[in-house]
Amino acid sequence: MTSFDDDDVSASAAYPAEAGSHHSKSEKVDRPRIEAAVREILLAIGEDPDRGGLVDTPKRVAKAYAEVFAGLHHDPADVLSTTFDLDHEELVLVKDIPFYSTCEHHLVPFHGVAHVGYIPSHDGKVTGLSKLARLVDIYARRPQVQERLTTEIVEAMVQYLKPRGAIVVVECEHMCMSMRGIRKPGAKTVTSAVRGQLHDPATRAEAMSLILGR
Ligand SMILES: Nc1nc2c(ncn2[C@@H]2O[C@H](COP(=O)(O)OP(=O)(O)OP(=O)(O)O)[C@@H](O)[C@H]2O)c(=O)[nH]1
Ligand SMILES: [Zn+2]
Repeated sequence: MTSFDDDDVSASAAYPAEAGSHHSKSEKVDRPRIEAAVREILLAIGEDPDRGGLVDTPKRVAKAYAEVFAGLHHDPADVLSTTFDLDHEELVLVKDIPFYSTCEHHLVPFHGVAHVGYIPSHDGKVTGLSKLARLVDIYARRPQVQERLTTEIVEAMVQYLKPRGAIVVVECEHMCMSMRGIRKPGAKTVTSAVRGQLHDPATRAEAMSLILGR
């Protein structure tokens, strides 16, 4: 798996190599194949892929896709394996983590915020706060549906952090509902997943009041 470089502050903090202009050796995205497909799409919609404004578009789209779908080639174990000792038996919540993902039905963006919280494990290990945001990006940067994004984040926390409890709430606007189809810009979809002690009504209510108390 590609390691993360904290010094790179490109568009994606989690995927510096793929965000650059060069084709990383470790990149698993087949850019020439994307380029050929994008040229076909341009032809299919009745455009001229050789006109000035479009001639570099297949290359640009391939580069953008390598970045947008980089999460397919990153393993959550890599980010969540960095823990440190800290005795903390209460909720830790990182809220309003912004992200962009791609609807797997229409390949257009959906975007919003994720709120990710957990009650650390009994062994006194916690993860760095930024790792929770990196976790969101790993799953967001794939073809997704919002429900799966939500449960994948919570399941990774359960698997690698062994928390006493975990909660993930995701709020999104789907471009496939805004710019096309039903055309309802501003409609928000909210999904949540809870595990362990976060099922307890009082603990869950505390988490939800922290999440909603903006
Ligand atoms: N549950 C869920 N549905 C989603 C998500 N993203 C997009 N969709 C929905 O996926 C559905 C796909 O429906 P289809 O009837 O197969 O496709 P469509 O004809 O393009 O549907 P419309 O969007 O209604 O025009 C739509 O209702 C979308 O709103 C998501 O993250 N979760
Ligand atoms: Zn869609």
